[in-house]
Amino acid sequence: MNKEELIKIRRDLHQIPELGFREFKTQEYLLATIMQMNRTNIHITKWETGLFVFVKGLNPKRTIAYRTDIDGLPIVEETGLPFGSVHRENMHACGHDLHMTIALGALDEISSNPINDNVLFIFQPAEEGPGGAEPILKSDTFKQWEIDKIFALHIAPELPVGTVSSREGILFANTSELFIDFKGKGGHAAYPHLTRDMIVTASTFVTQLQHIISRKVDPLDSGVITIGKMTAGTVQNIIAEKARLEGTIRTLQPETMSIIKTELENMIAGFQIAYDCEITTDYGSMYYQVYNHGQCVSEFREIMKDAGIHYTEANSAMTGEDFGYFLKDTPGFMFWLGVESDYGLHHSKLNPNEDAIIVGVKAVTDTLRKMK
Ligand SMILES: CC(=O)N[C@@H](CCC[C@H](N)C(=O)O)C(=O)O
Repeated sequence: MNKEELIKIRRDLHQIPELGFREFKTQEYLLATIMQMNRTNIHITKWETGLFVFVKGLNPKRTIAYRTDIDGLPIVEETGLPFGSVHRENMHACGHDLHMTIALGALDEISSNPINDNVLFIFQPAEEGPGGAEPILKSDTFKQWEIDKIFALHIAPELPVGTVSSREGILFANTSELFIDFKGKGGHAAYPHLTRDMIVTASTFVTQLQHIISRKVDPLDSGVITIGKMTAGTVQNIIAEKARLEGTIRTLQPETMSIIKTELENMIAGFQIAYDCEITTDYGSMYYQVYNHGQCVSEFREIMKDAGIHYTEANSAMTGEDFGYFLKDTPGFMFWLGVESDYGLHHSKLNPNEDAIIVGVKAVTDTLRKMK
C-alpha cells in the first residue's frame, strides 16, 4: 500500500469511530480491506467485534503477534477536518484510526513478502473500556496460536514525526476505573437542615480524595486519581438527593493501587458517618501495567537505528493500556510513535500528522522482519 492508500484508509476509519465491543462498521471495513489484499497465505478469524489475521510464515518455528486497538471514545470531535467523525458522539481521539491503518499497512507488507515466522495480527476491541485484551487471552480462539513474542504501538502527539520512543520495564501504569454513588436526602433549597445534600458531600469528597495521593502514597512513588465526570441534582432550587462521581486511579506499582483503594474505602466509611449518607463504589475495569521486556526493547533500538528512525528513551507514563495483559504472559514491548499534534490524547481537537503512518508501517514491518 502506498502513502495515499494508507491515508485514505485512515480517513475512512476516522469517520466511523465506535465504542468498545460495538465496533461493527469498523470490523466490516477492516475485513473488506484485508479481503481486497487477496492473499492466500492469510487466515482471518472474527472474534467479537475484532479480528485475528494469521499470516503463515515460510519456515515457521515461532509466531510473533502484533496488536492494534480499534475502538473510539465518547468525545464530540472539534477538529473541523473534512473527514471528521460521522458518529457525532464519538471520536478517534486516541489515535486508534492510525493504529489500525499501520497494522493494515504492515499486514499488507508481510503477507506480500512473507518472513520465516508466522505473524498474528490482532485487531482488538474495547481498549478504552471495558477492555478487550483480558477476554481475548481467555478465549480458546486465541489460545490455538501459542504466540512467542508480541508488540504494539501508541501514537504520541508530543513527539515529532520520524521519532519513536520506548523504555525497558514499566511504560504505562496500572489503572482502575472508579464509580462512586452517593445517596442522601433531597428537599427544598431553603431548608438545608432538613436534608442531606449530596452535592456538598460529593464536592467535599472530590477535594479530600487528592489527600490520599499527597499523604498516603510515598512521594517517591507515583499515583493519580482523576474524577472526569460528576453528576448530581435536578434543578437550581432543589437539594440533590443523589450524586455520582466517575473517574480513574493510576499507579506505577500494583501494590500502590491496593493502598489507594484501602484508603478510599476508609474515607468512604468516614463520609457515610459524617454526612449521614450511603456511598457505594464500583471499580469497573482494571488494567495491568505495561511492562516492557528489556531484551525486546534493546533489539528494537537497534532495528530503529538501522531503519533510520530516530529513537528516544521514554519516561514511564500514567496512561493505561490493556496491552499490559498480553505482556504479563509473553515477552514483548510497546512503543510510542511521534505524530506531532498541538492537542493531546483524548482531546476533541487531536489532529495527528498523517506522515507518521508510513513511519509506523516501517517501524512495525522492520521489527517483524528482524526481531530475534
Ligand atoms: C492510552 C490511553 O489513553 N488509554 C486509556 C485507557 C483507559 C483505561 C480505563 N478505561 C480507565 O479509565 O481507567 C487511558 O485513559 O489511559
